[in-house]
Amino acid sequence: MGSASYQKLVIVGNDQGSAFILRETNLTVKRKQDKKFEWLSYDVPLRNVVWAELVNDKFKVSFLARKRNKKKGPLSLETCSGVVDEVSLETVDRFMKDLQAAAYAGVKPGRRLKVVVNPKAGTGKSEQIYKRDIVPLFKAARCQVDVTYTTHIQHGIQIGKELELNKFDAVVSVGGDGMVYEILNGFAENSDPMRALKIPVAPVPTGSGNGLALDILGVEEGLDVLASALNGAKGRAMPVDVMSIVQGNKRALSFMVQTTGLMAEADLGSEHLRPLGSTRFMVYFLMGVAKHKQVPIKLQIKVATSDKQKMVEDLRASQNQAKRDLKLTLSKSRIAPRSDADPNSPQVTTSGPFITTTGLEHADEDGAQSSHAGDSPVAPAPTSPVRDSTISSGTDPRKSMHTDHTDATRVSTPSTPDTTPPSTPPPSTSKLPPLRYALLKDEELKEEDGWMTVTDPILWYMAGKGPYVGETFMSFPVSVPNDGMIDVAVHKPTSRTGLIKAIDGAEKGKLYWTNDELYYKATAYRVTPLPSRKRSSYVSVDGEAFKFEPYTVEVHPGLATLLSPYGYYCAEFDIPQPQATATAKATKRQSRMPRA
Ligand SMILES: Nc1ncnc2c1ncn2[C@@H]1O[C@H](COP(=O)(O)OP(=O)(O)OP(=O)(O)O)[C@@H](O)[C@H]1O
Repeated sequence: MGSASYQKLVIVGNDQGSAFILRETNLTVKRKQDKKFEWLSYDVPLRNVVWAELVNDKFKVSFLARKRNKKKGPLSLETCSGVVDEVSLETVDRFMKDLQAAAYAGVKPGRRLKVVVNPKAGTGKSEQIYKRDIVPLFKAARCQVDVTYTTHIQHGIQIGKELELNKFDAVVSVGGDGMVYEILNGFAENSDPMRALKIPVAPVPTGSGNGLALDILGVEEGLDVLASALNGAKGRAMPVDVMSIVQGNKRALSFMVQTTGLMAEADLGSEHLRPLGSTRFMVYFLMGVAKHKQVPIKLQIKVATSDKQKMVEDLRASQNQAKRDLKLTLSKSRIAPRSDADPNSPQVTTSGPFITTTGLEHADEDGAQSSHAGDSPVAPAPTSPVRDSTISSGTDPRKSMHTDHTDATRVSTPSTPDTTPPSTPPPSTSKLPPLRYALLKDEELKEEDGWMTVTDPILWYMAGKGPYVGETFMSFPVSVPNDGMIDVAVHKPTSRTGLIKAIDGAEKGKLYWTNDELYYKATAYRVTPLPSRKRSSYVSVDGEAFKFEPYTVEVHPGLATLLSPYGYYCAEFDIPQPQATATAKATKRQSRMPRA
């Protein structure tokens, strides 16, 4: 445990109070409830701090937290606000500026957002969710919003195609993965496609397929619309590989998953099960498993590696690098601790019935020090060199502390470096990257160039980027956003019980270690349906239907940009290699054996 600085601000009144403890990666907010004398305590990761400011004598901190600090349930927009007396203004102002700078480390506050809402996505509630929940959040985050409600199929393509690139910092897509697919393919048709694809996109999950939102925020918050919308307001730009799929004369961009066989049939052939919601995929899939359907295709893959253990190591290395980068960004945003001798620090002051002190503390990284572990926001008497900031509040708290969803005032904010791509890069006459493999003949895909052909019969293959295709299926557990690789998972026929057992842990990527799943990192692949009178199938590309005809897919490293609070896909793939477990158990058993 190392030592890390943190700042504490306590604002108290006769029967009110707010306390804030700002640490390296989180903010503790404690506030007295309106009518009761209990304190509510929230532990808020800095990514969920929406805004902090002092305007005139009114402070306000907005953040996302579960209502009444419950463990489960959707996040809601909470605001802690109040009025500060004159003598405390400077201290509170400084704290709010520090908090705001930490909350927006590496990101420009007040983004200009193009919001695209698909009212027909999922169960048809996108518009309602947007107006009721997301608009207040964007107001609290001081975003400038230009919203379009889509009115027809492929409207998203038109929006991406015609987007005025100078006008927006990011695009927020309120719908399912299909809307993101359309927006990216619209960017590909934009007059400046390379620049358009640099505009970061953030999905807000209101569709029936929301794999991308899960990739970005993980299972805990990935399906939470406010967490995803806040990612649109203040996530960091994360370059991602996208893929071209070429079928006949048609070229499209795919950002997530291409599949044929059982998985594609579960996606596209399960329309009649729509009333079941997202479980329809699994129901259809299990029906297919029972029938043991094979898909008649030839699969040629330009393989970079097929070593599953190495892929896991590469994943960990890339995640650790992203974590280090994020830590550096956060540490750069921190304002250096001020000394006791700082002449600008107000001293202990009394103000009517209130007490005012100010300061800064140091504590262990886990923040376990007693001053912020209890229920009371007011720290116990500090031991040197601990200092508190206990600030008086000038008005009746019952009037000033409330959840406020209305204020959209624009305020000046501390300047911070921005990782969002600049909105006015140099002019370019860009084109999509040229195709390297799609136009080659079959015989040109040579073994000596790394091409291999899967000859085993298969139930399905899936290829793409991002760990999740849905909440119940982590298809590419070792996917890395920008490694220049397509993950290709090929499933050989297996015993029905074996498959159903493996599917049982599919949400955590359990299929990955099974011997019947071949897994490759590849830069391209080609699918050729084989003539079979008995069997045809579907081809699904990010949920869109393609013909069951030959196609080639190839990767374009870092071509598109997403927003992410983390800088890596947020999936917990912690299932160890079975042999490793077996070996570890054997070693343990052995070490327990009595020695001769
Ligand atoms: N107003 C509209 N009316 C009908 N279709 C629309 C409308 N707006 C968008 N769409 C279509 O909705 C599809 C995308 O849906 P989206 O991914 O947002 O939600 P979804 O519920 O996950 O989709 P899916 O129906 O594929 O499961 C696209 O094909 C798009 O063209």
